[in-house]
Amino acid sequence: METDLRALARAREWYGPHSSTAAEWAPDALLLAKGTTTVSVVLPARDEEPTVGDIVTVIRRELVERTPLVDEILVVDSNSTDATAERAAAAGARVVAQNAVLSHLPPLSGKGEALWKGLAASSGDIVVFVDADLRDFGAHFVTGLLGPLLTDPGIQFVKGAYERPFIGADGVRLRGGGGRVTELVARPILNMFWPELAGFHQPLGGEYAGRREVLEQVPFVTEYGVELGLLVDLLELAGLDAMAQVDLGVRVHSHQSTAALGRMAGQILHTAWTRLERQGRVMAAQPPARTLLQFGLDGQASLMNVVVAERPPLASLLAEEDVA
Ligand SMILES: O=c1ccn([C@@H]2O[C@H](COP(=O)(O)OP(=O)(O)O[C@H]3O[C@H](CO)[C@@H](O)[C@H](O)[C@H]3O)[C@@H](O)[C@H]2O)c(=O)[nH]1
Ligand SMILES: O=C(O)[C@H](O)COP(=O)(O)O
Repeated sequence: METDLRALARAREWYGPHSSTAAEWAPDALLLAKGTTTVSVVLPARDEEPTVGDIVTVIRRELVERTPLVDEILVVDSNSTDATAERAAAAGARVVAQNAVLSHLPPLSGKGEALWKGLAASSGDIVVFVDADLRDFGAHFVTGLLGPLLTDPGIQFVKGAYERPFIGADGVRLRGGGGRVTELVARPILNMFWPELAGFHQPLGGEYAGRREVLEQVPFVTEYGVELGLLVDLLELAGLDAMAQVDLGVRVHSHQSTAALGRMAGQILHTAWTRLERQGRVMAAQPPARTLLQFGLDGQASLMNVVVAERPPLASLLAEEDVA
């Protein structure tokens, strides 16, 4: 009990000094701070033809041409069946196919795999991840995340925070109604087991940045477990004081169906479970079920796989390949 209270107090103590807003990080000031540090922006994209081009265009125009803060824009085409790759390339990104990166490894699926492949295929000292389905994207998403990393050598990882509206099919905007898995699963489980992380408003948000040397030292969970896995593993590796949060304003994205979010929640629970086991905090007589039984509107039942896999820290793989 006392430990929980102490951890929560740590989260509160951390919050003020480690939180800022995107408006505090002016591009020109960041350019001075950047020096020789190189920056890659990596966008994982599966069937994001309507939005990926606009996001790449804004980053290229504002942060490559106007204020050269970004050295590389990389889109990881995550087995898209639409024109995602063409739109991204036309807007000026380098595009790699997820399965073509480290192609000697058996391919895995999902967002976490796209991010890990993006880390492997990019070269910046700082890597900024941005989802490719954002609407109303602005360059402040990237500059906000770069701010603490370019100005404070003690910061290793920066996570975006934002207000997340829910926009229904009728276009009605419900303020604060988005981030359903965040509010119903991720934040409760983080508060329960890793209360030091309670100060992160959007633990599942897809916009965050880190130093390559640290990102290469942690595993990447595949599918939608990747964000929760990174937060917990980076807390263990680097500590809360090496982590920061930046308010990026409002984030609007494409909403998935409730059933899809149920599967996402299953993947996030699996990720939390593996971390609890690894940290010696639970011991199971048998592993958790890998499936989720879901029912359609017609009552039809489908057994869905919600298990996640994991890629090892990239640094360990590169070291092995050097030896071989
Ligand atoms: O197999 C996949 C699935 C998704 N994506 C991309 O990943 C991003 C986010 O995926 P999305 O399906 O839009 O996720 P959300 O429903 O928005 O889920 C939220 O919660 C997830 C779980 O933490 C995070 O991974 C997301 O970034 C966050 O936006 C988008 O650019 C997708 O195109 C891939 O590249 N490959
Ligand atoms: O991050 C989340 O909680 C999920 O992506 C769901 O987001 P949504 O409720 O805004 O669709």
